[in-house]
Amino acid sequence: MNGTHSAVLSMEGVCLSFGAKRVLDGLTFDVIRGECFGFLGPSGAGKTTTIKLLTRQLTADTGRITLFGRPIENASGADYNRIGILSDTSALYERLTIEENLRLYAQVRGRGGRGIPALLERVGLDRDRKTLIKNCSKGMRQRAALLATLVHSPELVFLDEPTSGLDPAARAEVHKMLAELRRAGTTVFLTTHDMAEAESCCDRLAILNEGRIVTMGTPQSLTMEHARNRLVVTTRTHGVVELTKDAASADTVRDLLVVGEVLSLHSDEPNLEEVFLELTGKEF
Ligand SMILES: Nc1ncnc2c1ncn2[C@@H]1O[C@H](COP(=O)(O)OP(=O)(O)OP(=O)(O)O)[C@@H](O)[C@H]1O
Repeated sequence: MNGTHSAVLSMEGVCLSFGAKRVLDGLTFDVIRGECFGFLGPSGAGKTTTIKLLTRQLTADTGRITLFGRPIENASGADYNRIGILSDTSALYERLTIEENLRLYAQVRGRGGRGIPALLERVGLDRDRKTLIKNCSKGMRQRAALLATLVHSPELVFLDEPTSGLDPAARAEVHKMLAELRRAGTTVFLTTHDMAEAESCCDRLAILNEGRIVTMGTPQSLTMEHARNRLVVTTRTHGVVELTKDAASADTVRDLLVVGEVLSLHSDEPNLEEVFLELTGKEF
């Protein structure tokens, strides 16, 4: 995708090195308004570095970065108020309550705290609003940190591994929040190591490996692209029969169907984890 009209942000040929080590090598992609864009890659691939460039915590060596249609060098304070960033270093004040933290974040963003009770209610934290952060579970903290990211109603949010280290219930809560953001039309740039999360939460994905995007597309298109040339037929009396997807197999399948042998018939697509492993050669 290369249109710029609906692109909230884009990178074109972006490179960055730390000393002699090239960490990002010609990154090119657009993030479209209202989509949840998943940025995947093994540890050290350059995901956090990319977020740092997109939020101007770092500057690229070469290439162009556009934010809200303007070169990132020209981004104003007002543009930054249209953004929310959740990273593993997102700070909540331990000795303040959840609600006090949110009020503080709203203040820093030049907002009043009128929307805070509704935000707390939406993510089921209203009853815990007076709990000190130091007494919160990891899941509550993460939801509170996510709310602190959203307290000024940003149009674009960067979520760097928002579910890392959470148990399944807490992860599900964060996924609910992500679904709400999507419904509300907020653009989300999400990094994750969780392939199921990427598949269910993201409209499009890019897989990064050693500073290069190795593939990009919808979750479905990525798995289809890497589909194997195989049909798997489970039969009543001959067990599982594997066939190639070609004309010669058509007769076999027809014969099996005619005699009522076919219990199931499916195309053997890889899942996203297998695609990831195939492209990066690494575990996530
Ligand atoms: N300030 C820095 N100075 C030198 N090297 C750095 C710096 N920041 C990151 N790196 C290196 O850049 C590479 C990419 O790091 P980055 O944190 O972007 O990876 P990541 O994909 O986010 O990994 P993870 O999934 O583990 O968070 C790594 O090799 C890392 O060691």
